[in-house]
Amino acid sequence: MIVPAAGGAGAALEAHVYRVRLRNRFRGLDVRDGVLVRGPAGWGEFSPFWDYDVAESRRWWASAHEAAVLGWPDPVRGTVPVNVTVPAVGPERAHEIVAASGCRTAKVKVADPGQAAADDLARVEAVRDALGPAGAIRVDANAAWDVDTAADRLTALDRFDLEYAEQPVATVEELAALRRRVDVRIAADEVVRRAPDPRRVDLREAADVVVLKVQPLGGVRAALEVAEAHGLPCVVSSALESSVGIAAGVALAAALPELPFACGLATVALFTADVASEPLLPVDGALPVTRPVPDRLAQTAADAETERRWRERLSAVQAP
Ligand SMILES: O=C(O)CCC(=O)c1ccccc1C(=O)O
Ligand SMILES: [Mg+2]
Repeated sequence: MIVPAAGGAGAALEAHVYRVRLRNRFRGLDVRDGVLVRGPAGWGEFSPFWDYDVAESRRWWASAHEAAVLGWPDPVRGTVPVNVTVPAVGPERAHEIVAASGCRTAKVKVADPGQAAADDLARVEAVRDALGPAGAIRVDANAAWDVDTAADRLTALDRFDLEYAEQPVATVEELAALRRRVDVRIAADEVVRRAPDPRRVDLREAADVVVLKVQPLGGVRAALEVAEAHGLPCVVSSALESSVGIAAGVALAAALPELPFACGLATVALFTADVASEPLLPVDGALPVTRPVPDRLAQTAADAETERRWRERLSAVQAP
């Protein structure tokens, strides 16, 4: 398939739709799909989740367009330390995922639908056991708790020593109220990336760390502006992309002036297959600053109906 470069302007871009199964359910997903576009600067990924509407998906397209047409700012480091991502699985599986990863930092999903407090505790306990006392553990509740529940659950989970809690509650006001009540550092994710202007969210009382995701923020340059606007320590995290999309996250992490925490960019490990025969997977807890070539497009190609739906989405986001 061929798509116009930008609202009909410029050269056309070659586009391929991929679809891969996940090893464990993540964010309610069992499969991940998206479009890879090739332009003069290389490959870009456009893969807004299906619950994102056209307006919200435009920043995701800006990110793909930047990767394919403009390219990225120069890196200031050659490798990016990453965390292993642990879905809402049982403790045995959590232990296995962390032990196999080679990472010294783990991010554990908590508060997933159907998970009780005891399930989250058992999962985090297993992760602490797999990492040992020197490892770092962060949890991500994806805005699922109210302030009282978050205060209780985080205090209990902090028995296993938390590095921070990512988006434990939904709003800026709730984050600030919670932050006054617990010792655990607070990281802002959804409240930033789903804001109309992510630079203008007032995080001063609400967060200690900002999570940056390239596609939802509209590209590497846009994400660097978000980092600068907040002046807080940043963690780059994926939106569960193929190696092509992860490379954009790596470019952002490599370009940030400071990178005090491991990044959530090891998520190709959650896929059963990737678009590249040399996927962006961590070696000894870090990713190299490289752009994988998607040489497995045929093996990961989506079915005709999925391709049709992506073609529709692409033309919708490109319409003026
Ligand atoms: O940060 C990580 O370790 C992995 C990425 C991740 O958790 C994620 C991936 C897709 C959509 C949302 C999120 C999230 O951080 O909430
Ligand atoms: Mg998050």
